[in-house]
Amino acid sequence: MTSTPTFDEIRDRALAAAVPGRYGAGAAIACDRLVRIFRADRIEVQALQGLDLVVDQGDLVALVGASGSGKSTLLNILAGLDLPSAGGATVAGCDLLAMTAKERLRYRREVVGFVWQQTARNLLPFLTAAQNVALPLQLAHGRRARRHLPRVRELLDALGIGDLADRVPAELSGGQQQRVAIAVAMANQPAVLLADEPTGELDSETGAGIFEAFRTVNRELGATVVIVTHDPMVAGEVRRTVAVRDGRTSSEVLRRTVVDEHGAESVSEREYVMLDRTGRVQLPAKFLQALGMEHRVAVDLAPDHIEVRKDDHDE
Ligand SMILES: Nc1ncnc2c1ncn2[C@@H]1O[C@H](COP(=O)(O)OP(=O)(O)OP(=O)(O)O)[C@@H](O)[C@H]1O
Repeated sequence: MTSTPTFDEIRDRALAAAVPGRYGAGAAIACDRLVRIFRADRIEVQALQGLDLVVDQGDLVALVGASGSGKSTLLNILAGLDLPSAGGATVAGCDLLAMTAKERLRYRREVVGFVWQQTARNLLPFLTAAQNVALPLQLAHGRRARRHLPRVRELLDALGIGDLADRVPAELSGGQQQRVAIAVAMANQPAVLLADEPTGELDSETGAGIFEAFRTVNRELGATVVIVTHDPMVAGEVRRTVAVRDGRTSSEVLRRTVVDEHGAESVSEREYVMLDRTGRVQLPAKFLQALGMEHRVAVDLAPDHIEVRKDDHDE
């Protein structure tokens, strides 16, 4: 005989049924219809126009898109440096819209790390590499920072610059400075590392080394990494590349390594378009142009796919 459920059990079941897996629950980053409007000289710019993005923990993602598409605006919001005009954003369980000023400061110091494009912006010029990496530890732990200082050496070693610990930035190359910047950003073991064009000022060979450093941080230190980049080489090497277009995520390329029957490895690539929660998709412009589709298309449901055809109403 089944026992009659108590009031509390009924309430718990109803609550569980009402929230069928909150959007992005458990993800490292969840952006829910993010909007950011800038107003300058009575002109409004909608930098983000309802952007959705979910990044899983431990992912390494490249964000690409034309100039002005909203990539830096998104990164600044995720870094806790800016607030959206509407929508929601959660990073490592922190609701970016609900934080007090004090929580926001702690968030920027401990939950996210940030690497800027301009190497000079990442480091204090009068401190050595080791002192630069120690600084965020001192800001976060105050007088108790001493016990965390071994991490400085560990990080510099992990990033292959242990022997440069006592040099000031002016004595380091651009690539070496960016490695120190990554160590600074990782000092407080952030859950998420954000980087805005981190290889933009470097030649391609040095850029490749920096990208490898991000992979190390992702693989060995367990950080979720999001890199905004124009660098096609970087975008080509990550598992997931998300394209931002007109303030929204528009398409993604997912890559995976496949091994054939002879044991030979190759990378397979597949392009996806985003499907929002109202069922809207943004088809790739090159597909629409190739078939001369505009304004309206015919859609039909097939057993296992949806067909999208040129408007045939007048034929
Ligand atoms: N503080 C601001 N005030 C007014 N408009 C802004 C501000 N910041 C960004 N914008 C505008 O918002 C839009 C998106 O800018 P954003 O810098 O996010 O683009 P982006 O994709 O990072 O471009 P880029 O690749 O050139 O860095 C642009 O039209 C930009 O001019």
